[in-house]
Amino acid sequence: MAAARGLVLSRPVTFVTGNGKKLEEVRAILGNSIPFQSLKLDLPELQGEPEDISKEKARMAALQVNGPVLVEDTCLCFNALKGLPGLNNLLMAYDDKSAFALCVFSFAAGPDSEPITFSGKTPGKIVPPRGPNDFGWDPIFEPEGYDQTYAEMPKEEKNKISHRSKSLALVKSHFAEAGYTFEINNV
Ligand SMILES: O=c1nc[nH]c2c1ncn2[C@H]1C[C@H](O)[C@@H](COP(=O)(O)OP(=O)(O)OP(=O)(O)O)O1
Ligand SMILES: [Mg+2]
Repeated sequence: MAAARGLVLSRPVTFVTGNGKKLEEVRAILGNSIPFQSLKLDLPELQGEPEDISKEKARMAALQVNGPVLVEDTCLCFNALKGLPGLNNLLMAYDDKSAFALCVFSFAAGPDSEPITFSGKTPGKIVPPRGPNDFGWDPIFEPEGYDQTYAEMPKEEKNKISHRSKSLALVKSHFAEAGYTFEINNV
């Protein structure tokens, strides 16, 4: 057994998602900072508060993977609906088009560990769609302080200011502080 600097994980982290676009962004944002594998699983769409949904996804993923997992749940939340995630058409009836993009990552060290959540939020407003239509609601979300929608921005620009990058910055600090090490079974 190696002398552990921090908590020992059974193996490297698996990022579980059914969404290839999320995976692309997570790869670009994390770079080499946290080594991870990915697994494409369609986790059930749950109802409730984003933090609770994210934790529940982590529990289900950790059970399936039987090891350490990262998952995330993302929503576009409308201030006119008191922060509720909602349908764009519903917003037509309100003057207040302000919104925020919320990304909640959860990390579970294994199937028996309570997941920890990390939330990142980017404020903005809902606009008529502009830009490529290849990732969810990116064309209708214009972040505060920008005149482009997420969809119109170069990827690197979105990844600098996005809800996802803010949440991942917290994940990174957590990993740096926890100093996770990995069990090596084959030595
Ligand atoms: O940065 C984003 N920009 C635009 N749209 C986005 C973004 N991030 C998630 N989305 C969309 C995908 C899905 O329609 C919903 C989130 O649902 P959410 O359950 O978190 O994602 P998902 O089901 O696609 O993948 P997963 O397997 O990780 O649950 O918002
Ligand atoms: Mg989902």
